[in-house]
Amino acid sequence: MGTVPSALKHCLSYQHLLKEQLWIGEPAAPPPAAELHTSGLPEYVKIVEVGPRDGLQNEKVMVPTDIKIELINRLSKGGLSVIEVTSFVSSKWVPQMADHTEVMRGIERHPGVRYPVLTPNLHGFHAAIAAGATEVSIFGAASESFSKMNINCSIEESIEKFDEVAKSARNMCIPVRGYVSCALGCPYEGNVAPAKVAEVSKRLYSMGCYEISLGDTIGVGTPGSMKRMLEAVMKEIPVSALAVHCHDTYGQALANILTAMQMGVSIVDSAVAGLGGCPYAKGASGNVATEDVIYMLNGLGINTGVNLYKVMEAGNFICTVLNKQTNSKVAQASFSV
Ligand SMILES: CC(C)(COP(=O)([O-])OP(=O)([O-])OC[C@H]1O[C@@H](n2cnc3c(N)ncnc32)[C@H](O)[C@@H]1OP(=O)([O-])[O-])[C@@H](O)C(=O)NCCC(=O)NCCSC(=O)C[C@@](C)(O)CC(=O)[O-]
Repeated sequence: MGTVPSALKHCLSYQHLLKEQLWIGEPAAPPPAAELHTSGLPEYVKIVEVGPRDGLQNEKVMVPTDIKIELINRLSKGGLSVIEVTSFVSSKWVPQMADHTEVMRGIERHPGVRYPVLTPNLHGFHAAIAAGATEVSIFGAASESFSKMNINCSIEESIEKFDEVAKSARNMCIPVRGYVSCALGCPYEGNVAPAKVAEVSKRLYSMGCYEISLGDTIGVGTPGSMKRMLEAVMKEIPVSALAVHCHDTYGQALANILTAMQMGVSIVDSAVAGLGGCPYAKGASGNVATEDVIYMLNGLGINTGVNLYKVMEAGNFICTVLNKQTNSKVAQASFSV
């Protein structure tokens, strides 16, 4: 027998590893419905994969377009129902997303998978639609300073721009998702009042956003601040329309997500391999890793429809290309065996 190339060896050991490590295998059988009810946990959680956009936007080295497309195609095969693909923002502000049109046009569209993109204004919205987007997200903030740093306008001005996007989208039957950044803290202003998060969320929801994603942009939240913030927002918006978007800077993301789920939230944003960070939020580290969220949900017997193996393989693919270590604890533990 000839020598096995190291890449193949790695591949073989990876397959072996996946077979051996039963605890990262099939999801646990769901607990009896009554048990989930008393715990307050949802039976199904929708994962919104933001890796190709939020994950890659902050990478210093330009990621080739074909690699982005390959990553998205691999994620599509993993059972994710929503994959945020790119953003139609200024390439002067976020050079990594300059190939938005090529990425949007190049990906395979899998039935049952939605591929939203970020659009901060009408300019971005029209470009996104021309590139074939069928769902968009507008992204506001609960902090004035962050809004100015991120999208170069005040919260009030941003609401006007988002309203224009929402109206055009409605006319074209394009669903719009809304983000509220700095929901648990701002890199420039520090603490953010839950009432302010609730106010901005309500305005986005009132203009027609079908879902509001509450962003812990710099990952400073704790289960305590998550609970207080959600209590305020849930007075204005049904919990079924709320998502949480946690960065893991202080290692609190999974605990924060569990807290949110115990309060009835059933939509979680995450990024493969824990990639990510906002270029306009100093100190923001990666998003919570999709692999780690799935692992936790599998262990709780909560259905996601996502195949952990396939997401891990996609994470391994992008980390190899980027020549960086995964931020997923689950992938780290599995690969180090
Ligand atoms: C919002 C803008 C565009 C305003 O940028 P601006 O400079 O204020 O825009 P403007 O309206 O004054 O126009 C200036 C120039 O930009 C162009 N322009 C205007 N709009 C667009 C557009 N959509 N796409 C491409 N070009 C655009 C426009 O055509 C013009 O071109 P020029 O005449 O000089 O050649 C800019 O500030 C920007 O691109 N910011 C980047 C924001 C961003 O992508 N941030 C990261 C994502 S947010 C995030 O990560 C947080 C989140 C969502 O994940 C949740 C969380 O973690 O909390």
